[in-house]
Amino acid sequence: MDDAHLPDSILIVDFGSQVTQLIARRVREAGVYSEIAPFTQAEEAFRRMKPKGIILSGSPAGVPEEGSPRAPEMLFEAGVPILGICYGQQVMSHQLGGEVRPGHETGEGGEFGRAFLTVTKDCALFDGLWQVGERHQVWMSHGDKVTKFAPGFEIVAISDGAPFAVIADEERKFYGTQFHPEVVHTPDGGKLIANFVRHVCGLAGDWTMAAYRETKVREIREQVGSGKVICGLSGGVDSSVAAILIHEAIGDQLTCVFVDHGLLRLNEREQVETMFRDHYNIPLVVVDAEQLFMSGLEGVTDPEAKRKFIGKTFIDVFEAEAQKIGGADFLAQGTLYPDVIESVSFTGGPSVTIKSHHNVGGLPERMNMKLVEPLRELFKDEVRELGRELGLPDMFVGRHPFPGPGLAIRIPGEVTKERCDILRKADAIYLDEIRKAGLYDAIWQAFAVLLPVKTVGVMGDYRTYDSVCGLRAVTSTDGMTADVYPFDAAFLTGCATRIVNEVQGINRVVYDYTSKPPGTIEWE
Ligand SMILES: Nc1ncnc2c1ncn2[C@@H]1O[C@H](COP(=O)(O)OP(=O)(O)OP(=O)(O)O)[C@@H](O)[C@H]1O
Ligand SMILES: O=c1[nH]c(=O)c2[nH+]cn([C@@H]3O[C@H](COP(=O)(O)O)[C@@H](O)[C@H]3O)c2[nH]1
Ligand SMILES: NC(=O)CC[C@H](N)C(=O)O
Ligand SMILES: [Mg+2]
Repeated sequence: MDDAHLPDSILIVDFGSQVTQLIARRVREAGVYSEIAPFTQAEEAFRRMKPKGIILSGSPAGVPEEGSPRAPEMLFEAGVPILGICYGQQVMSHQLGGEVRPGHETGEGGEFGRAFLTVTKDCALFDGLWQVGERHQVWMSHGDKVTKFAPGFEIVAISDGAPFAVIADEERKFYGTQFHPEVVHTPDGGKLIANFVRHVCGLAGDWTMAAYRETKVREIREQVGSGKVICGLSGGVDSSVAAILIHEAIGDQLTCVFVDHGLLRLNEREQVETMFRDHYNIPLVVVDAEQLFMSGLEGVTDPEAKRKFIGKTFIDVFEAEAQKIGGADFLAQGTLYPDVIESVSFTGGPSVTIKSHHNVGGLPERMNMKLVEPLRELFKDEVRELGRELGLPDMFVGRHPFPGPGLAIRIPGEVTKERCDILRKADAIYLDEIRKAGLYDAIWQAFAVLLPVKTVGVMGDYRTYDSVCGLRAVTSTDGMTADVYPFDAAFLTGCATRIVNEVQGINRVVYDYTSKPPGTIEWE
């Protein structure tokens, strides 16, 4: 982005916390634009953005560990307010002359989860929110702690496990919290962050999704230039929003490609085609790649192996389509932040890969096209808001998510066409029942899985020996955590009866009562 367009902003320095993006999200909710830069690129980002404030994230690393990350020194001398969160507080204290010690040395251990702090002094962060003497719930996740604060700081709140729960240097406008204000389990956390970016940093709070749209359109134009872009379009919310946004930016330099890999839901291909062609005037290529995907999945049972094969084959198909339109320089995808955080490990850090989302961790190592991913920092509900901002019809915006690898990760064990056909029927009945009951919009995602388990049943005096079908439905806001949807028993019984009666190959139905965590939403 060139300087003339830069909005007033906050720079978030990432030390590899799993929840860094939540900081960005809370800042956006306060109506302020922010960018996240890994600590290794923070200085460069600072010079480019000229931010009005800095937030230092948490980290899986520990300040006392050798080689653990540090903030660029220049940030502390730049004359802008700083908020250090957890590791951010610790590293700031350490770099400015305080002391941080590992929990095992202080003999006090850490604090994980819910904690309570007591406000001991007024502080700009607490303006209009917390008074001296009050106790407030916060969320902690630390083993190490600050044992001596740096010159200029004072303690403004304490907790049992962290005598330096909040520290402040009002003169320099440097603040540190041992707890995480960015997570929802700190009920006032969003307001504390809003206080920092608006009162302390003095930003107006007039940043909106409309502004986000403008920024992204400009960024896409700058990235793509006069190049051609292929966009993987699934008909899902993310890729539809990405396609509309990119089309707004570069018009007919964009071609959308919908891949039918044989792992789609019942009638999905026809529905997506009609839905898209009826509403948009963007070139859409539909590729029939069922044979390619299904033959490659033969004999593959390991979930990660399925995901990697599918990720790579998607790219093969996109590259082949790019050839047909005379070459494309860019591949656009509707990748969201949760896809990214679950798929990749923080470079050099110990954050772990949960599963390789086909569009991130499942991508082949070498790709000919460069990626355009305008939604990479957003959460699902924010993408929906952006979709509404772009005028996307409700039938796109409100669709349940459907994973790129499709039914392949809902059929544990080997995936065959026959098993896909069975699952497609069961899934369609389940969703039909959900729609008829008026529950579709109350549920975040619902689907059926086909288990590699056969059980005995009796139907019309015959013995049956068929597969088990699992039903899943969850509520969530961003897919990062999820609760089980509490259907009543009559509803589930109705679904089970219909599925067993109408789908040959299934003679038993079970409901999945696992939240995320400890489960994930998909079964593989
Ligand atoms: N069948 C498909 N054809 C082409 N591209 C696809 C297909 N399935 C997935 N993709 C690509 O992979 C990306 C990630 O898929 P994902 O399912 O997370 O997003 P989505 O399908 O756009 O939205 P939703 O999460 O609501 O289903 C998509 O944004 C799209 O670019
Ligand atoms: O496009 C996608 N490619 C994938 O490889 C993938 N894996 C999971 N999902 C979707 O992500 C959300 C969280 O799913 P999990 O709890 O199973 O990780 C849920 O909405 C899942 O459907 C995927 N989407
Ligand atoms: N969440 C964090 O930032 C933790 C910081 C550091 N690893 C600690 O245990 O204290
Ligand atoms: Mg999808």
